[in-house]
Amino acid sequence: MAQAKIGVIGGSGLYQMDALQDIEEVKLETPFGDPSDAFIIGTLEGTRVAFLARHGRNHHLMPTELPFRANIHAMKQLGVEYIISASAVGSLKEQVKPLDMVIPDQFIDRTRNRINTFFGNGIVAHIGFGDPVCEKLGDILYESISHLELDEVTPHRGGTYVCMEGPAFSTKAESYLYRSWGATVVGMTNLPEAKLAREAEIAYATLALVTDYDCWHDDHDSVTVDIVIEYLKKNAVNAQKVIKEAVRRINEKPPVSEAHSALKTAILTPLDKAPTETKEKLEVFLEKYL
Ligand SMILES: CSC[C@H]1O[C@H](OP(=O)(O)O)[C@H](O)[C@@H]1O
Ligand SMILES: Nc1ncnc2[nH]cnc12
Repeated sequence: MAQAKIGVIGGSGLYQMDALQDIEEVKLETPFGDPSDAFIIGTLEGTRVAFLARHGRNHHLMPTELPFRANIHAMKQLGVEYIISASAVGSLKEQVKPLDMVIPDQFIDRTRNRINTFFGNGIVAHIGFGDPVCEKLGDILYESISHLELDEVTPHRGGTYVCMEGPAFSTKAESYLYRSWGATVVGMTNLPEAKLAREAEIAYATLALVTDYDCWHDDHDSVTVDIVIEYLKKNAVNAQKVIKEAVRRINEKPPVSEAHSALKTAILTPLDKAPTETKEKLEVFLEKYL
């Protein structure tokens, strides 16, 4: 079975990673259905990296339709310990401009239609999620962006990512509300992914790539897919440079993340009393606790 230490989830605009070498395409099955697409596993900076196009390589899945559980389960099967999530976002702050990159450290959940736990069916677990992003991985991403000094790109460390349901973009009232909460960016995908990654004991951090000012800004047109696409191409090129540098840094000194032991204090159900079927379904996460 193919293995990779680092996973990359590419969002809108990032459907492949050009720098991967010795690639193999791996289709994985999971107890939670099929992942968004086949994984492309290749070598980057001397380490195996598993790339997954979040919406599929032809962008055929809406945020609500994304098989988040299958994607994260498959990452775990591959032995992934770190996930870098590259995602397009709208800015909720004047000083965060299109082409900038944000490494959020908080999320607000405005989704309604997502399943964001692997647990249930006889096994109850409550993971800690006060700090939903791996701080060390976030630092590596921020340092990588800063080190590269990319044209027209200002890095922002910290900030709150509002995860909305979509697929329609926000109303102005919603956009003003998120701004009044002090949130930094808005997107539609990262919160369920971050929760499931934490349950899977995988360190997770978001590389948020700004494409627009949503619909709150008087001097900028309200977001449309055309506006987003205008920035996606440049963002995708920049994101690949950042990911390459971050992979080099992770490989040089793999950070020990609190996420790697998140289940240690989270499972309430005595596993010797739990249904065998559920234990089997969750084996890839639970094996070290059985
Ligand atoms: C194409 S604009 C809206 C779309 O883009 C973002 O996707 P991702 O997070 O996968 O980069 C946003 O969350 C929406 O899904
Ligand atoms: N303004 C926005 N709202 C939600 N998701 C986005 N992705 C990119 N821009 C966005």
